[in-house]
Amino acid sequence: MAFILEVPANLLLRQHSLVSFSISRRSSPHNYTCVSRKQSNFTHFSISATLNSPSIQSHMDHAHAVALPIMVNSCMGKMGQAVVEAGISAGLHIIPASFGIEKDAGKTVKVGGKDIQVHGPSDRETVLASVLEEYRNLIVVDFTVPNAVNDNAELYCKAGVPFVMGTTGGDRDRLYKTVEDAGIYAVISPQMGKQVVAFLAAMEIMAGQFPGAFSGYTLEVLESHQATKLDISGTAKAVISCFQKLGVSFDLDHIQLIRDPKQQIETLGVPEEHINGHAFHTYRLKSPDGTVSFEFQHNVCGRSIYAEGAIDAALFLSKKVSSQKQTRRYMI
Ligand SMILES: NC(=O)C1=CN([C@@H]2O[C@H](COP(=O)(O)OP(=O)(O)OC[C@H]3O[C@@H](n4cnc5c(N)ncnc54)[C@H](O)[C@@H]3O)[C@@H](O)[C@H]2O)C=CC1
Ligand SMILES: O=C(O)C1=N[C@H](C(=O)O)C[C@H](O)C1
Repeated sequence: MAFILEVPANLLLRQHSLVSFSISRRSSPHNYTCVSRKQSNFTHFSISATLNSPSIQSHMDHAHAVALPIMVNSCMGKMGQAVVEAGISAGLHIIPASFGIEKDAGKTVKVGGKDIQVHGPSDRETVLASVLEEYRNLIVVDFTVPNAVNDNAELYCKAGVPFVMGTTGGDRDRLYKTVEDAGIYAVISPQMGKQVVAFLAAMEIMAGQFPGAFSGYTLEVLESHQATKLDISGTAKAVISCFQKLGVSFDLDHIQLIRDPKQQIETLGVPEEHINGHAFHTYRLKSPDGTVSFEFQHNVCGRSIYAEGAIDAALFLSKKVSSQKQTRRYMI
């Protein structure tokens, strides 16, 4: 059976008794709770933001984190490096091996003071097998590129290793089916920043409770990212799907993609130091007669919000795997 933690997704607040995991920024009051919902023929877990004060759970999380081995693919990328650094800060054991492109194969890179060897696509299977041989409780965190999503997920499933898939794009339906068929624990989300996930969860609640509430409204969507981003924002697509459930008609081709640094600085106010790593999203709704308007915005500079979320997702997965051994099941 598949255990896919798909965020954003509907909330089933009644099931709050299920496992929760704390975020690593200890000063924050937010915790995330795993809930389940039945969709098509398999279950997705969704994340909801709850307000909990730091508790004994935090200490348990920390203790649990100490020896957890994490393989980060790809440690050559911006997200991969941020995840390695967040993992080291959280006390996790970062495996000194990572997937990369063929051109980088054989290189050793230093990330967060740790030497990590890069392995090209042709070595992926043997490398993963030998890492797994050594670290039975391995969790993989994947932030690569959209066209690697499906092949990588298939490999993780074949090897039987739980994974966090932060990489956007690829064939998402194929991805879910791969995980479902393999019965692997996985967290799959285009958005690992938990505060943004909470916003998405709120959007899903609104869409679920008030379908059609914005019928006839027009929607304008603008997203700005670093020029190297290869695809349309997966987060924007998820938010748009909520607006569609709320009755708004919108074609993804109409998303305004901003990738020009000059425009980002001058028009959007992206700080210059974050030109190479930011995610600004604006959604504007207008009523048919133009008398009512709404605007939603989430602007992120840097990578730490996603990296910390990805590490918490890895800890969460690890707990799921452990609880399965105690026949603790969340599947219907
Ligand atoms: N879920 C989330 O919260 C977030 C998701 N992302 C997504 O993560 C992905 C990576 O983003 P960045 O790190 O900013 O991109 P990046 O371009 O900095 O890094 C991607 C890395 O993947 C490597 N790569 C390319 N093909 C590969 C392959 N076949 N196997 C292994 N490695 C390969 C590249 O050499 C590069 O180092 C994107 O899809 C992005 O949209 C980014 C930020 C947050
Ligand atoms: O590539 C990025 O940078 C980001 N990608 C994710 C997406 O496509 O939604 C999340 C965030 O927008 C940053």
